[in-house]
Amino acid sequence: MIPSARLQAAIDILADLDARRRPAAEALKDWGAHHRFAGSGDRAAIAGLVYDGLRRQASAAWLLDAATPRAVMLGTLRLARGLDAEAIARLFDGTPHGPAPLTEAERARLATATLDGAPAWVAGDYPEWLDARLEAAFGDDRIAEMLALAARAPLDLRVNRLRTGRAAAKAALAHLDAAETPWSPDGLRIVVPAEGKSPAVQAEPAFLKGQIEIQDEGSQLAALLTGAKAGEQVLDLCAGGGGKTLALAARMGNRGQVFAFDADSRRLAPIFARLERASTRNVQVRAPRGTQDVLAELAGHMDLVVVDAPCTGTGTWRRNPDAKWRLRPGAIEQRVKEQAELLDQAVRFVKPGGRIAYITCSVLPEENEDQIRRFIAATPGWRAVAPGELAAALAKSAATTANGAAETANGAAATANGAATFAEAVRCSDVGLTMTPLRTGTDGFFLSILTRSD
Ligand SMILES: C[S@@+](CC[C@H](N)C(=O)[O-])C[C@H]1O[C@@H](n2cnc3c(N)ncnc32)[C@H](O)[C@@H]1O
Repeated sequence: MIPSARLQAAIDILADLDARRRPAAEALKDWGAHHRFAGSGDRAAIAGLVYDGLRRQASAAWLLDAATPRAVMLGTLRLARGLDAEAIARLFDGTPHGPAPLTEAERARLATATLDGAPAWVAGDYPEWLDARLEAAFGDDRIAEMLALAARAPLDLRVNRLRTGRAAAKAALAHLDAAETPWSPDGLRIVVPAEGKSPAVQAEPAFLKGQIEIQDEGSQLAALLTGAKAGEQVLDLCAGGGGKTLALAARMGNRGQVFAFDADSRRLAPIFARLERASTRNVQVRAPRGTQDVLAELAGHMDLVVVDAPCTGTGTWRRNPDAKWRLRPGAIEQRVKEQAELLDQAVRFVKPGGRIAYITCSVLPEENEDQIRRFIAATPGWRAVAPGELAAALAKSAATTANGAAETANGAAATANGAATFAEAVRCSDVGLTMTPLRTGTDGFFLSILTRSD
């Protein structure tokens, strides 16, 4: 397909999303099924345009002073792709199957309009109704934070130390330009170009041999910062497909025990193949069985309970930009209720002196700090570990692999905000720490470690 035909396809898909309010992946799949002539390169390029359009939906519409899919695509080419009015006019040239030529008004706005004077939610590209919450979380930094969350995410991998080391995995992926991530001692990063296809990592020999997993660096760090150690008894109460479970088991060097549970057995299903591929031997999967309490005998015996809670996923908007426009206030309320119930449930499994690691991939205070403060106020004997201590501990724990071999902690790497250490980069409150694309170059994650003193 010629570039202008790809643009028209992206505009059509944005119109479909507007009309049917469905996930972008579903609309793209449907489009592909009805346009079989489009090759894989075309589909990847069209998907890239659609996702960039969703990332910059509000600011692109502001720039063109119109909220139509065509206006959003025009604004996106300016804002996300850095094209000037002349370059855009060459794409919108009226060729068959492409969009109609630019109007004079469109050309003028593309040449002169700016985001000066735009409200924060427009400049930062997020729903207007979330502004008060994001202001509470980030204050005046919210535009920069949200713009970083509107950028394209890299592809992060976690090297599985049960199967190989980071240097060897990096060498195996040299043809993909894999580089070390700044903070996680197990992380590799591949930058995905705007127009390019994501590399087929799942077809790589290193993946098939269980040497690497796809996992954002923030998720790797959340698992690492739980402090799970070889020999411990760990319950992963919301294991889902096992992203954190696998990282915990590898970190523990296959020693001790991880019990992986999820209320939804369909979400848990992929974990079996992943555990096998990773050569994990210290994980017991506890799938739900009707009304039976499959975790009963774990009560009071766990060193660590990980609550990787169901959340709004606002921290993953780089990867799911359509989700931000589909989020509704009722969904926040529902997630907050579920999280509170899970935290309360987690308590029964923790042994004296044990801990709970509460994790979300959200940046909203209600799901993070507010949730922890409610828990502490309502649950005598529990307190939050000072987040600064956790962040500072990262360099130390990162320097030692599960099998005791020393590796340089890459704490001196520069990040998006220029911080030299993780403790400087991450945002710490009284009860937890928050990673964000702006601060740590990761997806948005919140972590709080709760300990019981009785
Ligand atoms: C953020 S996801 C977990 C992701 C997973 N830990 C990973 O790293 O891949 C949250 C999970 O919580 C599960 N969940 C929701 N309510 C639950 C409950 N009451 N008990 C256990 N799991 C629950 C959901 O099914 C979902 O899989």
